[in-house]
Amino acid sequence: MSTRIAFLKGHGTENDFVIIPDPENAVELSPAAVAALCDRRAGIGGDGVLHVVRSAAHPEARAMAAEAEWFMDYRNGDGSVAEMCGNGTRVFARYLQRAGYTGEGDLAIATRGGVKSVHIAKDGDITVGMGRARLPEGDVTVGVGDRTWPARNVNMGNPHAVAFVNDLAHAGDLLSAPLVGPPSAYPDGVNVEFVVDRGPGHVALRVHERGSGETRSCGTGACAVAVAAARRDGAEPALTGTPATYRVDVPGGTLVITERPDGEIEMTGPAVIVAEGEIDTEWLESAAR
Ligand SMILES: N[C@@H](CCC[C@H](N)C(=O)O)C(=O)O
Repeated sequence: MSTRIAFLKGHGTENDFVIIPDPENAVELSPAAVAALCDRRAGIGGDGVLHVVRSAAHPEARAMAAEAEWFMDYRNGDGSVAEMCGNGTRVFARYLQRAGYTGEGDLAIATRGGVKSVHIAKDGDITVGMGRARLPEGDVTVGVGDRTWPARNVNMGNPHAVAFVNDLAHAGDLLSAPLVGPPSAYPDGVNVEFVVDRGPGHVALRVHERGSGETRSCGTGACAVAVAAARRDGAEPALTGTPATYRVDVPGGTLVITERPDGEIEMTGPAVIVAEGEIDTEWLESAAR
């Protein structure tokens, strides 16, 4: 029998998501169902899915329920699970605001990367406390065609390889994943950022995301880039005692990233809900077969 599942569509700097409100965790989202929803021709289309579940109702989030009522069960467009999604966190917060679960001001959201503090400002922008970066030891490289660049291994809950390049066009068409080495540095795959300078404290990136391909923006990627840029520029906040702020232009807009001397990173940017509707479960079941 055909029933309906509610959905919304939203984006943060054009990193776009299918949002499935499911407070009691009643909707089974198999990897194939997620991939079908994210399909841009045969489905709704998106870089990923934001499954909105009460923390108390999800086995992966129950332990965070006292701190954060809502769990962002994030999936990449190919159906794989990721630890964290920065743009997704802002869009998730925007959905909670629109649904009346929260207002302007502060809230906490549980993610696989831990509880994130979020601030919804009056002017519309949303700031997420992204936590601290980890910088695993060891050299890594990123390659496209016959070019190879040294890169920075930055972990923002999820893995990133950040390569500074002379020209974003050198990343090529990004229809397939760049070569990242050594493979032992990223046993679970990696998101790859290509970065150019635009001016003091101002960079631009292109990104190839694990599980989604090239996207128009990546929030964790922008944070990883700001962390790598601060170290390259001799502006590491823990050493200078001064916060480092970078404006990070992405193909879909701009994010502002600040790292404080205690290592805590904040990301600020827009989040927009563009549509809402219903999914035919009969279609979803057959598309996911
Ligand atoms: N677009 C996201 C990151 C989503 C997860 C990533 N593809 C991964 O697999 O780690 C962001 O805004 O951070």
